[in-house]
This record gives sequence, C-alpha cells and structure tokens, in this order.
Amino acid sequence: MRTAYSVETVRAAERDLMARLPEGALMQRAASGLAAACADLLGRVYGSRVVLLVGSGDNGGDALYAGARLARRGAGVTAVLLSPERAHTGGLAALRRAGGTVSGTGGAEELIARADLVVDGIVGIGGKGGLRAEAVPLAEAAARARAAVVAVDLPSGVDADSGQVNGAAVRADLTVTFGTHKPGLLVDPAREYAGSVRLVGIGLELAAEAELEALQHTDVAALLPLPGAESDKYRRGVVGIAAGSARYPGAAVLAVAGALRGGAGAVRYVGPAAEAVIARFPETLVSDRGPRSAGRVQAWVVGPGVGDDAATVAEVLTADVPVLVDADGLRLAEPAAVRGRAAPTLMTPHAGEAAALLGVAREEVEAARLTSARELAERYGAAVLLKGSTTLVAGPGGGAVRVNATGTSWLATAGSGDVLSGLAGSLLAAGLRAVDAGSVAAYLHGLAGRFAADGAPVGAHDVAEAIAAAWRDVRD
Ligand SMILES: NC(=O)C1=CN([C@@H]2O[C@H](COP(=O)(O)OP(=O)(O)OC[C@H]3O[C@@H](n4cnc5c(N)ncnc54)[C@H](OP(=O)(O)O)[C@@H]3O)[C@@H](O)[C@H]2O)[C@@H](O)CC1
Ligand SMILES: Nc1ncnc2c1ncn2[C@@H]1O[C@H](COP(=O)(O)OP(=O)(O)O)[C@@H](O)[C@H]1O
Ligand SMILES: [K+]
Repeated sequence: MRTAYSVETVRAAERDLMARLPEGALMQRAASGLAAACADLLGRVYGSRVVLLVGSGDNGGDALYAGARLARRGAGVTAVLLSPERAHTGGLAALRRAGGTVSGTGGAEELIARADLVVDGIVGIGGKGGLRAEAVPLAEAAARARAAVVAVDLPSGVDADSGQVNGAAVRADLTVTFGTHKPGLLVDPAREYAGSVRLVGIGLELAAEAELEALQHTDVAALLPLPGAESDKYRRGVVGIAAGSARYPGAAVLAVAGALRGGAGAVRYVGPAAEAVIARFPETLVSDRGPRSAGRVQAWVVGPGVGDDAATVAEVLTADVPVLVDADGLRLAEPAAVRGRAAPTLMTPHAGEAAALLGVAREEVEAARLTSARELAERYGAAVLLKGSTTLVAGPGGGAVRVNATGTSWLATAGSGDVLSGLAGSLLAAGLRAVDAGSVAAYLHGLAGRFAADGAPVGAHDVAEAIAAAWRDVRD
C-alpha cells in the first residue's frame, strides 16, 4: 500500500525526529537522496549545467545542499535566489565551497534555457497559495526549456494537502519527495505537475492515520474474492443489475459485462433490456418483474441508463443489501433514502454528477477532488467513488481516502463507467466492503483499460473483456 500523509502529520514527525538527531542531519538525508536522483536523471554529472531555483525556506536549503553535491562531482551549478537575503545560510555556504555560483533572478531565464537540469526548490510543504509573482517567470522558463525539471519534495505552487493548483505551478519531470508521499502528489490536478515521483526515506515515523492510500498489486490480490472447494454460485454472491431502458439498452449490457467479471457467482438482471442482455450474455438470469420480485441478491447496482425510472431506483434503495448507485440513479435517488439506508451504499459519480449532487460547478469539483469526494461521502452517509484520471474512493466515516491511478485516458469512452459499476457491484455481492469494492474495481478497471487500449482507442466492451487479464496480472 502506498500512503500519503498531511503536512501537519509530516511536521509532527519531523519535530520528533529532529529532536533525536544532530542539527541538519535530516536535511542532509534529503539532499543526499535528491542529489542521487538528479545524478540518475543526468546520466553524466561531470560537465552538466544545473540551475537551482531557491526560495527562502528549507525547500531551498535541500536544493542548495544537493547542488553542492553535484558541483563536487563536476557539474556547473548556479543557484538562482528568489530572496537572496533569506536563502538558507548553510546550504549557500556549502554550494559556494563546492564551487557553485549564485545569481539573482535577473538573467535567470537565459540560464534556465541553457541548462541540462533545473531543480525546483522554490517552495515545499511550507507553501501557501499558488506561486508568487516573482517565481512565475522562472516556472514558465523551466517549462519552455529542454532541461529536465526535478521538483524538491513537491512541485512549487501545488497544494500539498489537497492537490489543488491555484494559478501557476512548476511542471516537473520528476518529484523527489521526502519521508512520505503528500496527498497532492497522488491527486489531480496537482499529480499531473509532479511527473514521476521518487520517495526518499529520511526516517520519519508517521503516527497518525494516512490521508490517502493507493492500493498496489499485492493489496488488490489479497482482496480479490476467490472461489474455494465449498463454493457454489450462491455462496459466491449474486449481484442484481437494475440498469438500461428501451432507449439505453447498451448500459444494461455493459454493466452486466462488468459484473460477470467481478467475482460474483451469478448476475441477475432486471429491467427492459433483458433481450439485449441475454443475446450478448446468455448466462445472465433475467427478470422483468422489478427488483423486489427478482429473487435474492447480495448486492444491487442501480442507475446506468435507467433514464427517468425513479421508481426502480427508489425500490432498490429499500433493499437491505449493499447498493451501488451510478449515473441516472444518482440524479433520481432521494438523498434521504440514501442517508436512511442501513446497509452500505456506494455512489459512483463522475465530476459532473458529483457537482450536481453538491450544487456546485463541475470545475469546482475538478479543482478540489479530494474535498469533494469527502464532502459527498459525509453528506450522504455513503462510500463515494469519484471517477476521473485519478479515481478517489471516500468512506462514509472519514478516514483515509483511496486513490487509484491505474487508468488511462483511453477509458474516457462512452459506457466504460457502466462496466465499472457492474464490476464494483459484483465485488460488493462477493462480500467486499464498499470502499474495498470501489477501489479494487477502479484498480482492475484501470488496468483493463490499459491492457485493452495498448495505445489505441477502445470501446467499453473491450475494457470489460480485458478485466480477466487484469485479474491474472494482479494475481501473478
Ligand atoms: N518535513 C521534513 O521532514 C523535512 C523537510 N525538508 C524540507 O523542508 C521543506 C519545508 O521547509 P519550510 O518549512 O522552510 O518551508 P518551504 O516549503 O521551504 O516554504 C517556506 C518558504 O517559502 C515561502 N513561500 C510560501 N508560499 C510561497 C509561494 N506560494 N510561492 C513562493 N514562496 C512561498 C515562504 O515565504 P514567507 O511566507 O516567509 O515570505 C517561506 O520562506 C520541505 O518541503 C522539504 O523540502 C527536508 O529538508 C528535511 C525533512
Ligand atoms: N482522463 C482519464 N484518465 C483515466 N481514466 C479516465 C479518464 N477519464 C475518464 N476515465 C475513467 O473512465 C470511466 C468513465 O466513466 P463515466 O464518466 O461514468 O463514463 P460513461 O458514463 O460514459 O460510462 C471512469 O472509470 C473514469 O475514471
Ligand atoms: K519545490
């Protein structure tokens, strides 16, 4: 499991550790890891041109000490100081001793244009708001330059705790982060600014709960429901799919396609698209008598393509088993009916649907994805899976939010959300907790999207077909 901790938690751990270590030891650990990452990126350090962008805090100190290490290995290192009188004294002295030079911001853009590597030490976890005006031209010059850009701890200008980006920020090829990931490195839009992320251990002991968790292959493998010798189709769980309409029969077919690959022993379909479902998936149990009379299920999926069928949504919400609400179902569900449920609920909006539920503009949700997912989960007393390039899954009782980045932008194709709903519903029926079902489904769905696309456009049915390959890959 990869975890990310809040700045407050990092600060507390830093204080504890600093009290036990000689002064400056922590910064040396950070600088050593940073310099090693820079050297790897450069390939040949000797003779390379390195520009350090140095702000007034310890983030700039890290950059200066790392710059000194590179200078000792023969790099030509210049530090551009944003506030010369407040730059880290020890770091500056070390750089000078190693033969590095110092410049003000005048002429910095030409230096950046000629550099092989730009190290962004403008601001780290002490940053507030977007980049300040004097730093913006430097970030822009770095974006234009052919140099590789390495961000120290996090790209300057992004919010460490929320992943929000207010105004300009540095775009890095690599972020070298210290002690733990920060939420902003894993959540869009900030994640896009971070490039690849390298974690450098500095010995922090993080006592509090993580803000974010990102499942890895082994975590997912441990959660996958596997049949045993004593299994039969009912014990494995039956998932009910209430989806589709005369107008949107495809949503039903795609949700069933996802559900068949999710680990439930049987898929029961109710609704007006039974013929289309059976034609494609003859193994589906179909019924046209409505959810309540359809027979026992261990979880429901309601909503994809149901159009205006509010009655079906209301009926499913009265079931005493876990319910996944998606698409039209999110619009039609009575908030009180969701909040009043005793069994778990998993809501799966994309940003537009989340915005409608929260009564804000879509852009607001996209800019503040983490806060939005948490807010919805709290308001509805439900687990909330917020779709997008990084998918978030927040539980109703607070706690760490799961983040998933296995996907690919090829998944932005009509109907791929329906496949995800079926898959997650199937995992719910197999007995996974709502947050686990949502995050495991997002993980497999993202991988399946990658496998199916492999660099070319795909349809949602291709994604469904690749889910089996994603399972195998995870279990390997
Ligand atoms: N935690 C750890 O365990 C370890 C932490 N380490 C390192 O320390 C870093 C944190 O250092 P930090 O606390 O000195 O804060 P930092 O990020 O340099 O920023 C503060 C300065 O930036 C300025 N500033 C603020 N906002 C700004 C903006 N938007 N745009 C531009 N400038 C802005 C602000 O100015 P002021 O408001 O005072 O005018 C202030 O001077 C951390 O990220 C990591 O790299 C490692 O060395 C070892 C282990
Ligand atoms: N840029 C992207 N990168 C990765 N995944 C994406 C991206 N855009 C959308 N997705 C994923 O594709 C799926 C789209 O779902 P949704 O928006 O509900 O589409 P539909 O309603 O057409 O089925 C979600 O799983 C979402 O996370
Ligand atoms: K930085």
